[in-house]
Amino acid sequence: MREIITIQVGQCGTRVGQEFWEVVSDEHGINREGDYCDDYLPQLQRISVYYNETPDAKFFPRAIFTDLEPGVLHSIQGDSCTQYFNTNNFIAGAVGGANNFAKGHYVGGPEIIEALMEVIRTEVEMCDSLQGFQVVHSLGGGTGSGFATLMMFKLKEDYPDLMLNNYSILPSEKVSDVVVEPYNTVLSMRHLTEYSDSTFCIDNEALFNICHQILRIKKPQFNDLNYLISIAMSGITTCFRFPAELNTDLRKLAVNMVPYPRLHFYIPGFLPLTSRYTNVSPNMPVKELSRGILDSNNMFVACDPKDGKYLTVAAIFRGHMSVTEVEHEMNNVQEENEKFFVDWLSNNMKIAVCNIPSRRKFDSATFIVNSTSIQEVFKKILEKYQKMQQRKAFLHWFLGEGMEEEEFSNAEKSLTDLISDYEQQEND
Ligand SMILES: Nc1nc2c(ncn2[C@@H]2O[C@H](COP(=O)(O)OP(=O)(O)OP(=O)(O)O)[C@@H](O)[C@H]2O)c(=O)[nH]1
Ligand SMILES: Nc1nc2c(ncn2[C@@H]2O[C@H](COP(=O)(O)OP(=O)(O)O)[C@@H](O)[C@H]2O)c(=O)[nH]1
Ligand SMILES: CCOc1ccc(-c2cn(C)nc2-c2cc(OC)c(OC)c(OC)c2)cc1
Ligand SMILES: [Mg+2]
Repeated sequence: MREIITIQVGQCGTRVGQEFWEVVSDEHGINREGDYCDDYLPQLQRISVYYNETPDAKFFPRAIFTDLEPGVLHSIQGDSCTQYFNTNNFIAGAVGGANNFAKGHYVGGPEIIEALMEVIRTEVEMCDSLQGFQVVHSLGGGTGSGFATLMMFKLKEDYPDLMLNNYSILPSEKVSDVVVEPYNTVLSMRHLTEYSDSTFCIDNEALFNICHQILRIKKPQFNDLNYLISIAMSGITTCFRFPAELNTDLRKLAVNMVPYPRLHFYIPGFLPLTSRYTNVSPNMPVKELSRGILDSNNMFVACDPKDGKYLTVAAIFRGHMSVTEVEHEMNNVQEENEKFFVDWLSNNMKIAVCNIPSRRKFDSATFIVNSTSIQEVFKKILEKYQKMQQRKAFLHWFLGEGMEEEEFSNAEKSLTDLISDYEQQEND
């Protein structure tokens, strides 16, 4: 019931997706063979949201993996730690995305899109009451940008009434030396603006800074960043995965978080921030957790909401804390930060508490912020895009794969308009 299909696209999407499934499988007591190995009913009450159950009571992630090159997919299929993936749900191309949106959208993608849509349809037809899809991908890669957006177009065409959420990893020069990533990102943003209902923006810049400055990791690697993403995704999906009064779903979250259709780009975050190597349990009191919700140091996008206006905020507290205390502390936080919230929405922070332990076992808070300050990261990427495009630098790699220059100017205008829409919310 109320199933969600998770689709991981490209290298980044595949690796992040693998970490996500390790965390949620642990929280639901599912081992690497798909057996339930615990004895706590709430772990299974909503297991069908993310898992398919077999007649012999095994649980397999409702996950589809696709990439324009086979390498990363093969590494997942060969990983003994995650044997619970359905081997029919891996769709690989041969030519690769070559860090090129056009390759993903117009060349390699079209070669495998029908096979992918067939695998998706098989999963759809196994569902009883499908909510929709969550897509995990980078915006900087050729596959994660170009092929993921081609797939999103097809999903909207084939399943127009279903929800489409994205966990979109934004590029950073601190963790990637691919110069054309601003092109891939801006070209993708036009499709995300049009087709996504909720986009969880995950900025590699912010993740790198958290790892380096707060977690004191000298040379953060992708798996350090991916660990943080997996913890945040676990928190964000808590209310979907465990029984609660909220009885939430993808649509209800969007209905309450998205005031205007295009303004659906969230800033996620959580605290206490830890790395996979942290072996102490930080017993952070509710008061500190509450204040950390609006602290930009805990946010997965390199921007500061105090530079803009909060539109909506949702926060899930996990652990054995008092709901009354959480509500009291969060009321104080909202009062102290009133001037940073838009004044036309009275109740613009929603709090939930889940006492089912997270994988990290200690008290934590995960939050989703819809803030006009997200435009800061869009402006930074757009500036890099414009500097190259004005000189037509590297364009030949895209035009040579069937793209028109007009698509570049349309994408630039779309992002410029989105930035203006956010700015308007600050001035109203
Ligand atoms: N008194 C009371 N109020 C409830 C109960 N369940 C939900 N509500 C209130 O009803 C409103 C939400 O409506 P729901 O009944 O949950 O939603 P619904 O009518 O099932 O429609 P959906 O949005 O599709 O779920 C909120 O104001 C809740 O506080 C209940 O058991 N008793
Ligand atoms: N956080 C994170 N970012 C990644 C990972 N792998 C690649 N990236 C980023 O994703 C972008 C390249 O996309 P990638 O997924 O490698 O290319 P694709 O396979 O063609 O989609 C760059 O911005 C990389 O920094 C990963 O495992 N984790
Ligand atoms: C100003 C924001 O107000 C909100 C936000 C979300 C919700 C909501 C309604 N439903 C049925 N479910 C949610 C909801 C709330 C959450 O945290 C408070 C969630 O955790 C992050 C969540 O995750 C899916 C959903 C109501 C008012
Ligand atoms: Mg790749």
